[in-house]
Amino acid sequence: MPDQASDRTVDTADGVPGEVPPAVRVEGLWKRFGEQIAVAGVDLALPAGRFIGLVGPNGAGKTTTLSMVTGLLRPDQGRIEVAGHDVWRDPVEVKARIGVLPEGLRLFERLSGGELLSYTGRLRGLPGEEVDTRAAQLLDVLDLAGARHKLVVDYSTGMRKKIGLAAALLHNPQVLFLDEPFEGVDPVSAQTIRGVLERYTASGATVVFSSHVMELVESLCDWVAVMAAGRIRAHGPLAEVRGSARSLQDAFLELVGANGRDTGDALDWLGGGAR
Ligand SMILES: Nc1ncnc2c1ncn2[C@@H]1O[C@H](COP(=O)(O)OP(=O)(O)OP(=O)(O)O)[C@@H](O)[C@H]1O
Repeated sequence: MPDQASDRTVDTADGVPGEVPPAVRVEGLWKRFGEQIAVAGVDLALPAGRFIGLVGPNGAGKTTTLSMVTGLLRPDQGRIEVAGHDVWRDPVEVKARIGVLPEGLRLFERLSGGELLSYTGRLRGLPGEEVDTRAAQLLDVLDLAGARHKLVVDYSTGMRKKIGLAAALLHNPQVLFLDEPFEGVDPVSAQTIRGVLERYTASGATVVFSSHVMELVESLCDWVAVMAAGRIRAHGPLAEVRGSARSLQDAFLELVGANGRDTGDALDWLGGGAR
């Protein structure tokens, strides 16, 4: 059972020999789609036990990177380790230790929420009784208990995110990867998800999540990586990446070179007064 190690004390991304390895180590990662270079030589070490935000503008390469890191997309080049295991040479070891909530998650639509969790837990090799206990608790905490018999196809966008999150957490993974977990989620549910994730990282587990919402990243994460045009522009503890900027949003705009960008004279036809 890949339950979490009790003492993860590493405080730096690189760690100390003999101690817990970084949650994720990426070296020389590349991915092209035809002429399009989506990921252009990413090197990254994400420390264990942190709440980590991967941020970047549209098309920066976040989803492509997370897909390669979680073993869903084969890199053209590069090496990826999760919790000390090579993602592409040792996929079974890695998959037992990770939970993934991908973008555009496909779920088994004709199962109810409860059935989906039972099925996922058994696929993960958990004993039936344990699955039932954990599933009931997760459904309860995520405010889905009333919808446990409803088919997933009839779930709302936010409910789908929450059941996807429950399925990703059921086996108590060491590292949880979430692609835009708060998109389409109402503020109450967002607060609930946040509480679950904070509790999870407080116990030593690692969350890596991608988002465009800087306020959210700033309030949740203690470590961030900023990506633009397929490369990592900055990474490190939140305060370090923010530097002297007023907010992470300002630092981000500076880093991705978007500060001061406006529409100029373009769109001068737009608006009620210009007829
Ligand atoms: N399957 C694919 N085929 C062709 N191009 C792709 C494919 N997947 C991604 N790309 C391209 O790779 C680049 C990076 O895309 P990616 O989805 O990783 O960015 P992102 O940072 O997740 O963006 P967003 O924040 O908009 O979701 C984009 O230019 C995108 O068009």
